[in-house]
Amino acid sequence: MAQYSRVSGTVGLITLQNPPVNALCAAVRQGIVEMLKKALSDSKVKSVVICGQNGIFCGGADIKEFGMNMSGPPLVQVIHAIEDANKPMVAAIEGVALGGGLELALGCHYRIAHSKARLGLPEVILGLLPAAGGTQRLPRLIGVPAALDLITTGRHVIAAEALQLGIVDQVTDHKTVDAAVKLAQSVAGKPLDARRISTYPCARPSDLDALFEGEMQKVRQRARGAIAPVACVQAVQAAATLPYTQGIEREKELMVTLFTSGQARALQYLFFSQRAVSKWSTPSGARWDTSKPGPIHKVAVIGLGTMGRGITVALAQTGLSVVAVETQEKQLMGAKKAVSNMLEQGAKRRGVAPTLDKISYSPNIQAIADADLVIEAVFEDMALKKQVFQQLAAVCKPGTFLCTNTSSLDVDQLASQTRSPELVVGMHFFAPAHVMKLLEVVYGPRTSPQAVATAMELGKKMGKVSVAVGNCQGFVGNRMLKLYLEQAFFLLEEGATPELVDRALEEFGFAMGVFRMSDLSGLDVGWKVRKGLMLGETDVSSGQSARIRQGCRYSPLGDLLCEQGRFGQKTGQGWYQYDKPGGRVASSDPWLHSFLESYRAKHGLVARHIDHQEVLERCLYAMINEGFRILEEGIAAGPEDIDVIYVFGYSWPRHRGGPMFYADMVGLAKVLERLEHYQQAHPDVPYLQPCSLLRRLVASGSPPIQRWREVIKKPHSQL
Ligand SMILES: CCCCCCC[C@H](O)CC(=O)SCCNC(=O)CCNC(=O)[C@H](O)C(C)(C)COP(=O)([O-])OP(=O)([O-])OC[C@H]1O[C@@H](n2cnc3c(N)ncnc32)[C@H](O)[C@@H]1OP(=O)([O-])[O-]
Repeated sequence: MAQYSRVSGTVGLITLQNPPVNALCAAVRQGIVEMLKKALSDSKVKSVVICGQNGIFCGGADIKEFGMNMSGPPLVQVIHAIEDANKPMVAAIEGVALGGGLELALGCHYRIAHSKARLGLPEVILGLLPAAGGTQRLPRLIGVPAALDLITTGRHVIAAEALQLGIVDQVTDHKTVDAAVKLAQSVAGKPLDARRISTYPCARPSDLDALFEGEMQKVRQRARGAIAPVACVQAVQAAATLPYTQGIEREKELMVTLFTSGQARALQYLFFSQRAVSKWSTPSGARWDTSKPGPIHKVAVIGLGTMGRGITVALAQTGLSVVAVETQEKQLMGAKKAVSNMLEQGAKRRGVAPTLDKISYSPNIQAIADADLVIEAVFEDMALKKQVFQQLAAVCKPGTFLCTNTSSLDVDQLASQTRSPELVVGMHFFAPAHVMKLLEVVYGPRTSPQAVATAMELGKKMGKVSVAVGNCQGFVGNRMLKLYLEQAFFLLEEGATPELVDRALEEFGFAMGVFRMSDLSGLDVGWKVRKGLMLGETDVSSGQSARIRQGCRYSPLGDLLCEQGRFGQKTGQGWYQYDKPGGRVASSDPWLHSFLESYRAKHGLVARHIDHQEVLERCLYAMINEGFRILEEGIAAGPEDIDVIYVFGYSWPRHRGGPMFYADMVGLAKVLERLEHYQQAHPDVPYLQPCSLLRRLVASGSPPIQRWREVIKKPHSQL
């Protein structure tokens, strides 16, 4: 797990060996201790280089070990042994030095990095803090403000920035280990006292208290209930105010609190879930490791509205050739300008050249004849999309993959418009498509494994977190969202206000409550969908109430607002009012409150007190219950898929892991009991009826989320 050799006569070389990222598991830590002893006792060795196998220095502590009984030497002690060494220790950083990996390097007396290496302390993203001395050494090395930035955001820096900040001493474009050996030779025999970072005083800016107060405020606001960023600030504060040994104690104390919190578990679950979803499988047996993606050199985008423009930008940024087709001349001109602007801005931010020349524009669909893959992004209307698919079938060369960017329409119906339904797959992007990380890849019963693999691979190239899901109304994300929204509407009918509902959800950790979010995305979007589903109109002839549609409870509140032209932020009025159309600051709207009162009076509804707990239970458990149905139907392969979709596409608070993880944390029996309670109270809302999978899980003793798949696969009769 760590290898020792002597190179160039006088340099000891310790190589970390734990593929794929040389994580610091117990065996690696033990290996370092033993190899260090060897190097220090070898009289021929005058200095030592530590490097990682296969061009990767170290990805940090082994996250898989968290939650288990820790064995082997603690990392903090391993790093102290390195720092205390009486021969110069040099870290040769290639690939990455992250978390414990960077902390290990900070324990060395010198650091040299390859120009392409990335360094960082991303523990905060896992609900932790850099607890192997990172919070104490980094501020001593680069100052409090820069250390706070890196530790509280977890962002990676490339070698050039690391050099500028003073994290590394040298950057090389050549073979890192060779350069490190040279450096080690050049510093052999030199005094080391001034190279031990733990002995440095921490530079204290004069306005230290104000600095930490400001930082704490900023971090709390950004964290939305996550505790790790706050603990990170507290740990750095300890570095700035306490001697090193006391600072280390404080770091440990804070880490223990984080370690045992549900938040760290949630964030680590998410880390592995994000990686697990790329290893997709479908109920028909198609799998990521047996399905080869088709070669894609040229991609066409049809329709350059908001979504088409974002998709075009995201594609051009991958370096692929893109043909962007928009039949309306005026829209095409506007799109060209908008896409170029977005590409230029993005390139400026990333410090690269814009890839404008990757795109050719055309008003003519014939221009896509030689594309390898087409993404249709026309208006969300089945008749129109069918027409486009018929055209695609006629124009495209044989074998072209045909993708539709739809948020809820039936992918199979579109596939049936072509001669090769096996090449049709849904690619549900989220707006703005060049920014949002999530991509739902939707396969139908006839979609070939190769088409799924190709869309997943393209998503990866575009920097998306892609999740393969089955075809159904709304797929995974919007199917669950519909119930969340509906419950929020019902709560208004029963006496809540948009402010109360939003506050409960924002305190839970959502960046925006459901009503503020719906104002931002536009109330008319859902209105059009509901009309398409024939839910937006009452069947007066049947004598039914406006609050019953298709035999179930329905709230027409959203429709009524739209009928008044209140589409949300864009019109300056929605569930809230705004200073102007397009304004961003929401304020409470007295009109809306009196509208709700007269609505309740008209329908004989008596407002009652509703508390935050009911808001959370009604909105979240309804959605979670649907998640169980989705699992039972095989639309999502596992709970991880649903959780990744919600975190990356719907701003579910990361530190709560996702809706299904949250259900596991709350306890499945409790979720079941509350659903039964609400179902009894609202018998006209059939979807509150607990899903049979949830019942089966509870009957099986509520296994942890990692074992749900075993119960999902088990036929009902075996229980
Ligand atoms: C009181 C207690 C004291 C404790 C002391 C704490 C010390 C310290 O402060 C805590 C830490 O370091 S916390 C850690 C801080 N470090 C981080 O947060 C870094 C986390 N890692 C990353 O950001 C990315 O993986 C890399 C950028 C390293 C590589 O990206 P890429 O090239 O796109 O590759 P990829 O697809 O991402 O990963 C490939 C495979 O490696 C796996 N794996 C990866 N890292 C792992 C780890 N540390 N561990 C285990 N496994 C790890 C990954 O699951 C995947 O496995 P699969 O089975 O094949 O699916």
